[in-house]
Amino acid sequence: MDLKSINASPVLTDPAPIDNPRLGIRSSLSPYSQSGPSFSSGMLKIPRKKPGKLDDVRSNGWLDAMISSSPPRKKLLKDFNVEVASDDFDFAFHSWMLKYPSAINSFEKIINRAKNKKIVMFLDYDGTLSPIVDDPDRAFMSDEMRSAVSNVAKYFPTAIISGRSRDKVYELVGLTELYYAGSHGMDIMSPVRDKVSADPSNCTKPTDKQGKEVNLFQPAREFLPMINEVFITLVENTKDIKGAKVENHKFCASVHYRNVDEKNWPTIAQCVHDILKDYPRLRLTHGRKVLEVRPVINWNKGKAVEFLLESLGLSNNDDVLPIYIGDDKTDEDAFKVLRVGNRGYGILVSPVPKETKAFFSLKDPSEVKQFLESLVRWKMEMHDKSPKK
Ligand SMILES: O=P(O)(O)OC[C@H]1O[C@H](O[C@H]2O[C@H](CO)[C@@H](O)[C@H](O)[C@H]2O)[C@H](O)[C@@H](O)[C@@H]1O
Repeated sequence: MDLKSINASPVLTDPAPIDNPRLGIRSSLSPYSQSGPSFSSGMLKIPRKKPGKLDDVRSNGWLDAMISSSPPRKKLLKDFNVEVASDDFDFAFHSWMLKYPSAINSFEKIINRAKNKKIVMFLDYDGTLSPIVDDPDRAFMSDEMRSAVSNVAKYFPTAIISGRSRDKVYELVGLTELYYAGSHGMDIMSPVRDKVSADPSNCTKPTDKQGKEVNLFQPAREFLPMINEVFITLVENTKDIKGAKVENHKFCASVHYRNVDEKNWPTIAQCVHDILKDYPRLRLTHGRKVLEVRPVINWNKGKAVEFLLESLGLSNNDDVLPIYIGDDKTDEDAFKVLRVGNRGYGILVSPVPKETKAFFSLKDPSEVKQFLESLVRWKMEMHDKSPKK
């Protein structure tokens, strides 16, 4: 089977992305190359490539996007077109906060809207529940955060939607009472429900770790061997770049450059670019100091939110208030879904001004914890006040 050209999924509705220098999205229209990895007698042969012309990644905007992802304070000030003085930063930050007020300071407003509604909580993992650290394998959430999330889940249906693999994020969070979506929403474990408008060929009904039947939705299932193949090639081709780290998230792969010397960023970008040329059905997205390779399908964290709401029987419902908290570009898809028709609230976690479709902001995971604890306190007080039968 030619893994690079299979095209049978009904979910593949995205047109091939057009080169977008601002977003750093590459076109998938490149012709197939003969030089990509191939299977022979069951063995994957990985041609080691010298990176192509570094001009590619400069002209297509990848490098700019890499530099501006998770920027240090000084650079962000420059991007934001303000002077590098800290007073000016404070001014810029305060102006931004007027547009995206703190969810803690706006708590009254949020709970006023939530009165007589069912809150559904969606949480991103990295940078939201755990602080950003150099080593992705050591991004642990604190016990206090775990207990805040666990308490929230006692009162509100709660889901984690992460770029990591579902198994990995479950291992990091370790709470059985939540719903989990991994690989940017391309791997969702949700309750079994008869009426979910998902393509049945992408759904299976296995049992979870507690032996309960669940619905497993994997819209990019056919890409599994391709992502695996690309992961192996990425590992091989970046192995000489000091600090580079590649992760396999099952339906997407991540190439981290946080620990790579900035002078080698063009090389790492070119490496990924060269591999992607061989896979027109994969595309690149940018995260925080990470390049992410994923299938060109019309699926993202926003779609995962819609899917989960439907699976929980809570879509098309005026009595529901979905709240999504996240820190990354990939969370913007979820913020957009909640903004449409004023359906719910997106909360961006960021200590610096950023373009966003969220409604509110929180500075860091410790504020996320504070916010979650306030929701639980509010719900408990409501419960105490409600007439006893
Ligand atoms: O959707 P998320 O749960 O936020 O996952 C997004 C990516 O998170 C991880 O990378 C980020 O966090 C690391 C640990 O703090 C940090 O070292 C890295 O620079 C960040 O990009 C994860 O490793 C990625 O694979 C996820 O896609």
